[in-house]
Amino acid sequence: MKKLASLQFFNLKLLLNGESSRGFSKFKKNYKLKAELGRGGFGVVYRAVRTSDNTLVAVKFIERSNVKEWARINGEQVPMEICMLAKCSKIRGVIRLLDWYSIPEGFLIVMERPYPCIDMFDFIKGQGKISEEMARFLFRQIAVTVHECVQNRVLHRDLKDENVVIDLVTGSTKLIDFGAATVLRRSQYSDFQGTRLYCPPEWFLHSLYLGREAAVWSLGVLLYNSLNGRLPFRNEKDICTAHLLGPLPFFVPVSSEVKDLISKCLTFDPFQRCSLEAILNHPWVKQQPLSWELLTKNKVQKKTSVEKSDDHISETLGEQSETEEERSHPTTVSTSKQPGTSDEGVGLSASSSHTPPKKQHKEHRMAKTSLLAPPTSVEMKAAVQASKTPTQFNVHTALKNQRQIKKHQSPHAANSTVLTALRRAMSREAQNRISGVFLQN
Ligand SMILES: Nc1ncnc2c1ncn2[C@@H]1O[C@H](COP(=O)(O)OP(=O)(O)OP(=O)(O)O)[C@@H](O)[C@H]1O
Repeated sequence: MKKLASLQFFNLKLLLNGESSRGFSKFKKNYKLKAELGRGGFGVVYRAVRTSDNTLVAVKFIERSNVKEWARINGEQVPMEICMLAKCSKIRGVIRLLDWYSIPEGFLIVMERPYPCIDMFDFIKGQGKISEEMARFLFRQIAVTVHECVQNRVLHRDLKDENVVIDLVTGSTKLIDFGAATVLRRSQYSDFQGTRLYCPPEWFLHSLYLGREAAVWSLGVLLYNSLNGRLPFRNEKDICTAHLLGPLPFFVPVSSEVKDLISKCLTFDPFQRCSLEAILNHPWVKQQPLSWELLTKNKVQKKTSVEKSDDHISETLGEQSETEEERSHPTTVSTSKQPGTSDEGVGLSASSSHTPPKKQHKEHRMAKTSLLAPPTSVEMKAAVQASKTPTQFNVHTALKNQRQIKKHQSPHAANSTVLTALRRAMSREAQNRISGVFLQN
C-alpha cells in the first residue's frame, strides 16, 4: 500500500513536471526548435535540430482542436496523421516519422528534413513549368510511393505539389502531410478533407468516391500541373464538365504519351479510370528518366517567378536563439510563403498568390494551403550548384553564404496562435518545475 502511494506520488510528480516520455519538456530536451519552415491550413512546420546528433529535422505542430480523426498507437490516442505516417515511414518516398510528442495544446510531429530541399509547388513555380523529362523523373517516384502507401492500406487523400518535398541533392521525392490520410478501404468514402481542385468529379456529383480512383485523379491533376504550370480545372463545374468539351488544352508542347496518361488519369467515370498499377506500367512512366544531375544542369538557374524581398528568416521560438550549430546547418531553401494562395485552375497559375490581381479568385481551398514562399533564383542556383559536388560542406556553405546575406533582414511575424500555444506550454513547464520543487520539499 505504501509502495503504491509512493508510486502514485512519483507519477504525479512526473506529470506535474511534464516528464512524460512524450511531454513538452522531453521534446525540449531532445530538440532545438528553430525558425518557421512553412505552414498550411492545419499546422505550422518548424525547422529543428536533434540535440544528440545535430540531425536536421522538421517539427509540425498541430492544434488538438484541428484534429478530425483519431487513432491509437500502443494504446495511446493520437491524431490519424501520426498513425498513417507511422504506417508509411518505411516507404522510401515518404517522409520519415522520427518521433512525436503530446502537449496540452496539440501534437508535435518530428520528421526527417532533407537538406537542402524544396517543395514541388515552389520547384514548379521557380521554373514556370518543368520539362517533360523532369516531370517523368518526379512523377514516377510519386506514383510508386502512392502505390506503396496503398499497399500499406494508407490513402493519402491530399496528393498535390505542395505535399511533395524534393531533396535538391539527389532529386528524390518525399511525400509529406498525412493530415487528410486515412485507412484504405474497398468501399466508398463520404468524407473529404483534401484540396478541392485535386478532387474527382464523383465527389462533387455524388459526395462519394473510391480511394484508389480518387488518388489516380489527383495524380493526373498533379502531372498536368507540373507540365503546364497551371491546374487543369478552375472550379467544380470545370471538374464535372470538362470531359464534355473534348481533350484538355495543353499550354506547352508535350508528347502524345504523356497526354494519353493524363487523359487516362482524368477519366470522368471512376470505373473507366486507369488504375495505379496501370500508371506504373504506362509506357511514358516506364521510359528510363534522365539522371537528376543532367536534368538540373543549368535548369534551376532560371529566374523564379517572383524575386522576393520578403524572404525573411522567421521568428525563432521564445527562449531559443540561433546557435552556432544552426548557422553551420542553415535553413532549407524554402521560407515563409505569402498567405492567400488559392486553387484556381484553367488558364491560371496554380500558384495564384503571385498571379496578377485581376486573375485572382477569392475561392478558398477546401482544406490546407501551405504558405511557403518560393526560394529566390539565387538560392536555388546556389543550392543546386553546390549539390553537384555533393559534399555536406559545399551544400551547407553555399546556403550559409546566401543566408548570411539575409541575416540583417527583419524577422517575419510567425503565427501568433501557434507561438502563443507553444510559449504557454513552455511557461507551464517552467511553472510545473517550480511546483515540482515544492512537492519535493
Ligand atoms: N519534413 C519536411 N521537410 C521539409 N519541409 C517540410 C517538411 N514538412 C513540411 N514541410 C514544408 O512545410 C509545408 C507545410 O507542411 P504541411 O503540408 O505538412 O502542413 P499543413 O498545415 O498540413 O499544410 P496544408 O494545409 O498545405 O496541407 C510544406 O508544404 C513543406 O514545404
